[in-house]
Order: sequence, then structure tokens, then C-alpha cells
Amino acid sequence: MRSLKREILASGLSALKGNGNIEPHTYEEVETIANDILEKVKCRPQFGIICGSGLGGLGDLVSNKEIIPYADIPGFPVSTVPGHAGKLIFGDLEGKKVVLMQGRAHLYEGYAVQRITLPVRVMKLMGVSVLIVTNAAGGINPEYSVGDIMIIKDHFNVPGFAAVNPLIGPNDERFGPRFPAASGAYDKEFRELAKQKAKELGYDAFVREGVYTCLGGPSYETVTECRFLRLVGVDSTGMSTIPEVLVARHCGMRVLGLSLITNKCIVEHDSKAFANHEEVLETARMRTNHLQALAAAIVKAIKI
Ligand SMILES: O=P(O)(O)O[C@H]1O[C@H](CO)[C@@H](O)[C@H]1O
Ligand code: HPA
Repeated sequence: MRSLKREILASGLSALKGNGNIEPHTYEEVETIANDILEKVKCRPQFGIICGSGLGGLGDLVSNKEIIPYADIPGFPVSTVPGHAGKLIFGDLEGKKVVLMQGRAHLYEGYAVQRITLPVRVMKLMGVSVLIVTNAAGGINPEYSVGDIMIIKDHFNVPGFAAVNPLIGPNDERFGPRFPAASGAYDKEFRELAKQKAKELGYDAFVREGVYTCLGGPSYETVTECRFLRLVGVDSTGMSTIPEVLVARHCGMRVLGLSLITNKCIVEHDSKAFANHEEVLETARMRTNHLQALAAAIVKAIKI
């Protein structure tokens, strides 16, 4: 095990192996990382939370914090984007044991898709069975406003059209099946619960339910791409989340996804407006308190 750990550390990019082929981390590698983390913390998490751009404030909800920077975890992808602190926070939230990722890594940062999803498998082997994923996204649905929170009911995996899928490569049945279903990935019961909690909190006016997509980024979408996405039934668009959800579902986790609509997508040629990350972070700041309250209420209500 020791030498395996050294190997992961030394390679830094063990998801990229040999002649350009991309291979997933082995079960043993993931197990080594998970056990290593568990040796460092007292918490034994049941819930995993991934915070999107500017949404790391969800970490303030956690008490009895134990914090490990991603940079100290062998093999973990380190976030390089503003609004992604790159810390793993363990602790208590509404009576539940949680591990919260304050920030994520994205495809456009140059990581293999298997590598950006490694933390999800590590969570699984640490005992997590429920994953809450959050992201900042552009509103494609013309009825959406900046600041809306969208409960994700389905996704449209654009990178998957070009064979970018974290489950590509040898399949280890200890994680899950070769051909997992992707329909029903966003747990119906959790979605209903999220809607109910939103109502109780008086958030009806800005909580929606819709379909998320991600492109590879880092460029934001063109006008034609946005119009195309609307035609196929997409409501919000980002550059993350879907790979994590595919891996989570593959290993049997139940998933809830929340998109914060941080900007409206540009659908008019020659528009003077342009998508930008500053607006994304600004909207995230504006909605942090609401998102915190909603996430806390949902975690409290979910029974494991
Ligand atoms: O999906 P999250 O991590 O919330 O971040 C979103 O915000 C960034 C663009 O502003 C991109 O990284 C996009 O994916
Ligand atoms: N497009 C893609 N990703 C995003 C956007 C967007 O408009 N807003 C936040 N992340």
C-alpha cells in the first residue's frame, strides 16, 4: 500500500496512463486515498456536498470542522479557478455527518474526466450514500431570472457525445455495473423534498425545476449553441456536475442537484452583453444565504 501511495503521489496524473489512453483510478488506489483521509479525521460522513463556483459558503453551515486542503490529498485534482477554495471539510450539519467539497475541478482545467470525478469515488469508499451537487449555471430557459435556484431533474450530457464520460475504461464491478442507467439520476423523492422545503422557506418565487447541461468550457456558449440547447429542452448550462453525477449513480449514491442561475445566456446575435465569471461570482454571493438555508433544510429532512 505504501508504494502504491508513493506511485499516486509521484504520478500526480495517474488517471492519464501510457500511450494516451485514459484509465480510471483502480479500486485499490481509491481505497488507499479514502483510508488515508479517514485516518486523518474523526468524522465518518454519510452525506457528500459539492460546492459550485462561489458557493463554498455552504461550508459555513458545517460545525466541528475538520479541514484537509485538496493539495494534501494524493491524486486529488486541485481547483485552479476563483470561487473554488479547494478544501475538503468534514463535520456536522443538521445532525448529519457530512463531507463538503469547497470547490471542484473542471474538464477545462486540463484534468481527465476520470480525475475530476475521483473525489466522488473517494466519498463513496468513505461511506457517503447521498450526494448533493451544486453549480453556477447560465439560464437558457427565457423564463428564468438571475438568482433563480433550479432543482435539476435531468441532464443533457454534451461531452458524452464526444465520448467524454468518466465511466469509459475498464469497469470494476465493485464500483458499479458496466452499463448503468442515466435516466432517473436525480432522485425523485429528493426533488419533491427540495420543492417542499423551498415552499416552507417562502422561496417559491425563485425555485424552479429543470434540465441542466454542461459543455466543456472554458469559453461560454455562442448564441447558436444557446439556441440549440433551448430547442432540445435544456434550461440551464454550465461546465461541470454531469461527470460527478454519472460516477455517483454508477456506485449507487442517491443524488440531488441544484443549479444557481447566475446569468442569462446570450441568445441575440450582436448583443452588447457577454457572459463573465465576475457576474457568476456576484450572483453566487447574492444568493448564498438562501442556498445555505435550503441546503440545510434538505439535509435535515433526508432520512438515510
Ligand atoms: O459548475 P461550477 O463549478 O459551479 O462553475 C461554473 O462557473 C464557471 C464559469 O463561470 C464554470 O466553471 C462553470 O462550470
Ligand atoms: N455558461 C456556462 N457555464 C456557466 C455559465 C454560463 O452561462 N454561468 C455559470 N457557469
